[in-house]
Amino acid sequence: MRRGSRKGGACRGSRLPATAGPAMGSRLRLCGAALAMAGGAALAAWAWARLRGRGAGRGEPPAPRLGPVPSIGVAPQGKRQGRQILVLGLDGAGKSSLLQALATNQVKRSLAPTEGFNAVCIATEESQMEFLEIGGSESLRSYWKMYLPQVLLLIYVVDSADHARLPVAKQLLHQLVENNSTLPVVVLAHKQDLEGAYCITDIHDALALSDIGDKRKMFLIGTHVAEDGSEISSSMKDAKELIAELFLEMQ
Ligand SMILES: Nc1nc2c(ncn2[C@@H]2O[C@H](COP(=O)(O)OP(=O)(O)OP(=O)(O)O)[C@@H](O)[C@H]2O)c(=O)[nH]1
Ligand SMILES: [Mg+2]
Repeated sequence: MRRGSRKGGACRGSRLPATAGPAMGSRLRLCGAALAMAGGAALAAWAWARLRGRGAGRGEPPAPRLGPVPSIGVAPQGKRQGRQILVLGLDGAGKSSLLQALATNQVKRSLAPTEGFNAVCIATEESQMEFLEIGGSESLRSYWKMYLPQVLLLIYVVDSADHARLPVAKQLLHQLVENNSTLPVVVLAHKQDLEGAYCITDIHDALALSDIGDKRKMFLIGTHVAEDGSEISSSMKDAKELIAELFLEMQ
């Protein structure tokens, strides 16, 4: 892809500015340059319950036997016709907070874990992107793989300061994509504001991203949502624009 300055970013201790690190691997792009986002974003969020006609709100427990997400992106006869962007990552990684910030361009951190699904639609001038977050708690991870065949793009969020669980995050990511060699993946090395957060070069190594396959498009971006009420950072804008471009390419 065309974008993304590849500034020679050294990995300096605990904090990573929203600039890119060195290129790593032929298909991996590290993005960080500030980019203007065209068009306004409109938020329309539905919780899983709403998709099932039970009203809005998040935090509904999953149905005991969970079927495919209805009404959007269900592919008949196994064909990939979905238009969704799947957002996965361990519990607490920051998926809901990220989605909220991407949708509103304002920081508002999530307070409650997603106990099922969280569907968010973000409209730009060029497209309407449908994001589907599945909660990251252990009980929900078995559902993650079910949705892969019907998505255009996987966004995988990691808490860059949660060093202890990076091996689990890595294992789950590798399991997710092992049978899908072309699905584009955007890894968000989130919570870059925290002391002790690994920089993107460390995240790249910790997740062994170079082993994920060289056929797919893969990107790694450092992100954070800092102060409630503030405008989103340039790295978040980069992430949003990159996702929008990938989404358009995958149509
Ligand atoms: N310091 C810091 N905290 C963050 C950031 N993003 C989210 N958080 C906090 O991290 C916690 C978890 O955030 P969520 O967005 O709920 O995480 P999640 O990945 O959706 O978690 P599940 O829904 O349980 O899978 C919340 O307390 C957020 O306020 C960030 O960029 N920096
Ligand atoms: Mg969540």
